[in-house]
Amino acid sequence: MARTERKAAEIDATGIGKSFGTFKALTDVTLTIARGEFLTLLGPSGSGKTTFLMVLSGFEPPTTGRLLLDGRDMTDISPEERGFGMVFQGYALFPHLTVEENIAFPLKVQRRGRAEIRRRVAEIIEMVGLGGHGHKRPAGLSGGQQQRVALARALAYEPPVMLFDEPFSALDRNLRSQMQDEMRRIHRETGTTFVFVTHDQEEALTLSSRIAIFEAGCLQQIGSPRDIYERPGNRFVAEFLGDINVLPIRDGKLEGREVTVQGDPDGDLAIRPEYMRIALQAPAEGNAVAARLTDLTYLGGVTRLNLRTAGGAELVLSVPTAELSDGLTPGAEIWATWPGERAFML
Ligand SMILES: Nc1ncnc2c1ncn2[C@@H]1O[C@H](COP(=O)(O)OP(=O)(O)OP(=O)(O)O)[C@@H](O)[C@H]1O
Repeated sequence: MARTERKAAEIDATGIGKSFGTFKALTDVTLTIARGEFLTLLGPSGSGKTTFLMVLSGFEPPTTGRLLLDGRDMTDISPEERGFGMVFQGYALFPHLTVEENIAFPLKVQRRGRAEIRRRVAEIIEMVGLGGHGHKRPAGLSGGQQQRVALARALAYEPPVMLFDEPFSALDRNLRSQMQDEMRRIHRETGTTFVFVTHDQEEALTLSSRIAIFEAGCLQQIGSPRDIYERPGNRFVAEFLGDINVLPIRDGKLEGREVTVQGDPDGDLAIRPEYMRIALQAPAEGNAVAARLTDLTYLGGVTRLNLRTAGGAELVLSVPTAELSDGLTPGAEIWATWPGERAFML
């Protein structure tokens, strides 16, 4: 099948390693990116996300490992032959060309017919929300609009895989969340395989069908946003994805009171802030720990509570404001509670 007719591709990466001199930027990364999936590569700065994206694009050959595209080995195939669409932060547009001409450029390189180019450019301009801007040059567009042109240009020739490296990091918060909504829509409409790099946890949770968490060049965990958030495989993943309460359990007890523990009765029990609640009196049964309220921050629909247990552990709770009584003030002696099935051992 010709490349231009291929809608979405599956990628298999096996044992991918990448060294720069003696420095290992990637170690033994193995994962499958399903056809039409929206996979986000998430991790702190320097964890190897961009390097992995560059290996997928073909611009950086891996030091070890193999890459398959729809089952065919593409490890040694050039970036041009892979023909993936790419959108980077500040991706340069041709300043002397109009929006339409910028988007038409890759189609002209592919020697598509004039009528087809005109039709495709008009279609894609609508898809990315640039209707009415086709005759402008990049300098006459806002940052968000320029990023849409870059996106449109990459989507124009219907690549089997789209690669994104932090495309929205220069945009302000509102624009960024608007672009995220549109990315999801465009992903749905095109059905193409999307691989998206970000270091923003919220962006990853919002966008992806699955998230791959990188740290120090290693793949730590891959799964759906919910899986990764609610069942992190290790402490790094748990802490990287947002606030988490960690409580030391000894012999199945927390500060003298028995609590629900799956597996080892000694270790660290982790609970997300939104799954904890407060009680004004000691609950007769269930998981609970006595604590003093140290701070309370009203955030509208939810209120953030900071607690310190008698044993000195710091807790943060995110509680629907509607569930709290008005009289609650810092200094109150209360209890923190949680359902056993929401807690996991690290
Ligand atoms: N061409 C290169 N030569 C030497 N070292 C490199 C090269 N490219 C990347 N590195 C190193 O590899 C490591 C991973 O870099 P990479 O850009 O993949 O990280 P990242 O997770 O994308 O980080 P960021 O979010 O900051 O972009 C870094 O320590 C970086 O300095």
